Amino acid sequence: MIRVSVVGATGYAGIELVRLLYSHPKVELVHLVSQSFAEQPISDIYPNFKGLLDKACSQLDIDKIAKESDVVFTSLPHGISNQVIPALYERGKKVIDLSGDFRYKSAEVYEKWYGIRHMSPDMLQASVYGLPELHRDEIKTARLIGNPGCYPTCAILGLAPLVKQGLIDLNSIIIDAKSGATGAGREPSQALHFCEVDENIKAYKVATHRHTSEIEQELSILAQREVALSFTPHLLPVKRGILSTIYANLKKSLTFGDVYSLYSEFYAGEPFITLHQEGSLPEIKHVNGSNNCHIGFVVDRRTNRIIVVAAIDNLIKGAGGQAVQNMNILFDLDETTGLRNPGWYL
Ligand SMILES: NC(=O)C1=CN([C@@H]2O[C@H](COP(=O)(O)OP(=O)(O)OC[C@H]3O[C@@H](n4cnc5c(N)ncnc54)[C@H](OP(=O)(O)O)[C@@H]3O)[C@@H](O)[C@H]2O)C=CC1
Ligand SMILES: CC(=O)N[C@@H](CCC(=O)OP(=O)(O)O)C(=O)O
Repeated sequence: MIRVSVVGATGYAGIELVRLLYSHPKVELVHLVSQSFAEQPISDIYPNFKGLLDKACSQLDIDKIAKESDVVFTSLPHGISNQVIPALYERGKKVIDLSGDFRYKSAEVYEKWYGIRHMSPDMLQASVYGLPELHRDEIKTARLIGNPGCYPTCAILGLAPLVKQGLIDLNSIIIDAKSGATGAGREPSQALHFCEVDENIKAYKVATHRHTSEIEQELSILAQREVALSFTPHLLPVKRGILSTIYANLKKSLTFGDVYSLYSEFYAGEPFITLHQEGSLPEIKHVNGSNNCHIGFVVDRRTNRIIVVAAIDNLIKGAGGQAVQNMNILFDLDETTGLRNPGWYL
């Protein structure tokens, strides 16, 4: 069994990760760390665990966690993760971080977009961007994984084949993305109050959202040149799910069949990518509760633009599920272990 600890187990991403790990056949949950709820059973905080996982949360004790775990997941706010992880890493642990702290190649880019100093910039060289569909071989041998952001997972997977093959004008990319409110975490705020979110849709952080830089980093690697794009997130009056509608100008005329063949080849054998046939497009209902990413597209011959629609569950493929997928790769397990779940439609 793999001995697993979760630091930040009580947040929305953390508890969804705990839920997936609880059902994972090769995992023993060792420590669930929380500073606000130390000594309280996790099932008091999230009663859906009652009678199933009544384990008490504990304070962060790096030595004990390092000694008793094979892998540690950190699901802490950005800026906090990079203060906790170096001590775990120095003790030889494998670490999968769900925050933005170890997703970047460059500390300067992180500091510019996050507006805070990176506390362990030297470790960015050691970290691997944990998107298995693009970086599986690097993940296999990594000790520190920066698990991708929710919006970036959806957008990068939606665009990767087109960018890699040089089929779109890289100056023309527009990502119009929409997320459920769990994407913002459990910390209450006025903007996330029921009365502000319900029966409403709003754009936020237009042209300034930090995930822009994460998407640009990965697409630039694929394109082998700098990519700058427009990314507009929206908050939806639903709990979970991300739907991204992505626009780009085609460099040459393509049919739906050309694009479908390209994506089929690029994602051949990928267990969590599903392509939609012509006339069908992804919806958040198709992916919520699963680790799947659904992708569909329309070639608009009138404007010579391609419109890609991609959907994921922000808490699963966008966070905890992808983190478990990365753990499976790190420990040489079948990548789908603990993740073979069609999700819930209703
Ligand atoms: N929600 C989502 O859809 C996604 C989230 N993420 C990322 O995952 C991470 C967790 O997000 P999420 O679960 O949504 O956030 P929450 O606000 O719901 O949870 C944050 C967690 O961090 C702990 N925490 C908060 N402040 C501190 C602190 N100063 N020191 C130590 N622990 C602290 C809290 O634990 P306690 O108070 O119990 O100690 C809590 O368990 C973030 O980096 C987020 O950006 C990534 C992808 C998707
Ligand atoms: C709806 C909502 O507020 N979403 C969050 C997504 C945050 C998130 O998950 O960020 P990381 O993946 O980078 O940690 C936001 O826009 O900030």
